[in-house]
Amino acid sequence: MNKEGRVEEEEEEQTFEELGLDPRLIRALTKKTIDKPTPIQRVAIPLILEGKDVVARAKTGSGKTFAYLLPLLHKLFTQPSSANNLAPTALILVPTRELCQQVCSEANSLIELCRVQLRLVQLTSSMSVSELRTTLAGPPEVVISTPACIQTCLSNGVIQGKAVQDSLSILILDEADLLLSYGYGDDLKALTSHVPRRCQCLLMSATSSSDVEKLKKLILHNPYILTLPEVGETKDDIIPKNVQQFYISCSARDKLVHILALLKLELVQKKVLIFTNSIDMSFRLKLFFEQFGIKSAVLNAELPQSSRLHILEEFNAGLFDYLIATDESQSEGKEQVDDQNGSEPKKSKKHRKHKLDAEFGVVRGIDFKNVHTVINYEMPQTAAGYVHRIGRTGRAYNTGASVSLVSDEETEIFEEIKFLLGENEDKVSQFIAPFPLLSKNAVESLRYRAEDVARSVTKIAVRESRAQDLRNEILNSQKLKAHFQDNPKDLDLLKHDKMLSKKAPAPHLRDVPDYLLDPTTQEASKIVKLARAAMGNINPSRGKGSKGRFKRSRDPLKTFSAEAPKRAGKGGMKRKVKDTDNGHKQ
Ligand SMILES: Nc1ncnc2c1ncn2[C@@H]1O[C@H](COP(=O)(O)OP(=O)(O)OP(=O)(O)O)[C@@H](O)[C@H]1O
Repeated sequence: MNKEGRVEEEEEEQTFEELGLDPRLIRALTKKTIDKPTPIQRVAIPLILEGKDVVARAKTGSGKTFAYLLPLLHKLFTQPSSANNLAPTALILVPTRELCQQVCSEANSLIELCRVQLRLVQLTSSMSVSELRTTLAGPPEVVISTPACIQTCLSNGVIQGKAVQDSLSILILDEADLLLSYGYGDDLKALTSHVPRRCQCLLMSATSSSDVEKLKKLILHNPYILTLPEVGETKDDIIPKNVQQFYISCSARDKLVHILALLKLELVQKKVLIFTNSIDMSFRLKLFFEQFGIKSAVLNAELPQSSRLHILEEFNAGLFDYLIATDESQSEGKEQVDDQNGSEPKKSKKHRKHKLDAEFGVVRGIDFKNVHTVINYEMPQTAAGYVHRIGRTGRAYNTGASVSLVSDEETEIFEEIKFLLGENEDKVSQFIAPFPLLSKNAVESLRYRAEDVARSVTKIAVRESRAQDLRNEILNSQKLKAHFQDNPKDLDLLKHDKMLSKKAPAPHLRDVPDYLLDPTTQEASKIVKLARAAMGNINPSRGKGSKGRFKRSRDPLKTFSAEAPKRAGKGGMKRKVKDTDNGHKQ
């Protein structure tokens, strides 16, 4: 292979055995029902095993974490670290604490399944110097952390630069395109002066940006550059192909009734991840949903870290179906962190935030499990932000859908997104279509109730609930921390989707009476339920061809139109939709 090559996505039936991985790892993967490598894993694993420096650029959800974790663990299993080491053998740097936790639990679960003695720890900025010292005693073979926290360790003498020079064999920068924009540039520069030349360096990223180039120059020596076709050199294939994208045009005011219709009439598959651009909007949505008996949880940078991790764990474990996440990278009119044009972000996130946790991030890298639908309640401010949001579904070999609610004020960014995704000369997007299952009648049937409830969700109610939630979570976070240290698997202790509103939902709002629903919507909802049942019958994570996929021909989003089933014709819904179509069936 050339030093710079595009990874082809043809289905090569290559196995993990053929990649030369330790049999214990392969058995562990089998137990996790992972049976064949993804394209980036196929190419990256052998190169990393050979000791090459690698830059891997592959779309979001393509399995980059295992692409570096598997060869790393293989090396540590087969070439144990020297007993004289005073610092870790491997260092994995990530931009957020959420990612730190995620990578740590992925790696530890593999190590557990392999029954190998290997210590892998995470260090976060919330730890005191003495906690950092205790965690690093030994030292552990692998440390996962943020660059800022490693810098704290170096500047406080918790890790000696000389020890790093003597011990470090592998340095991995995950979500590399984000590290600089999170304000870690100086921390990384300080670290690189201690990284020995013999150290193997890996750089994983979902996009190619000027930041990745800078890091490449800073850290890598003559690396192999692996690029998956989706990474954005051609506009046509930027988005994961297994995510079906839809939009609904409506006024900003009408977004509440539209999202209510989507959820209450069950026109989208659960689990659902809803993105907003502000914390207040998340609480407004939560309070609104509560009055209709829809339970949801909110996730944002204001919450204590242990609560955030717990919310993610609960959501991933399927304890609730609706999670409203505030995409902080979109607030304050901020430049999107992974600016594809190469311009510098105006202000690093780290210096911009005060009360919010600078190391929080849910849009990038977080592997929300089994999310079937991503809803953009508010549109992101950049097209790249859109790509990362919808990348929270359709991960690895799974399928997913996204529905974006687009108001007039968001037309400009929507046009940008469509342009990024690719449209033909007639401005017809081949990638994003009007949502076919929601009819105007269905929306109107809920309008009176929705508007009535929306009026009761006042600014004061939102502010009070937000403060109350924060107080609860701070109280809980101490309990959580202590409890989960002892019982990491005990997820059900504290529920995050509990009611915040003082007013219990009125019984008549909980259920939508049949007389309010037109037959077309009832039919649409029935089909979505059937599809879900079909997906449930197939074990979503077991065996070939059964990973939560259902045939296109049976996919209601492909074959059903709330407006005119006949017009959908034999081939089902047409993906090519005129730009003038407002995505809302009259
Ligand atoms: N070979 C595989 N077969 C099936 N599933 C896999 C495979 N490799 C990884 N996965 C699963 O795919 C999901 C996405 O993987 P991962 O989080 O590594 O993606 P990513 O490329 O790092 O995405 P992002 O850029 O968003 O961080 C995870 O749930 C992971 O367990």
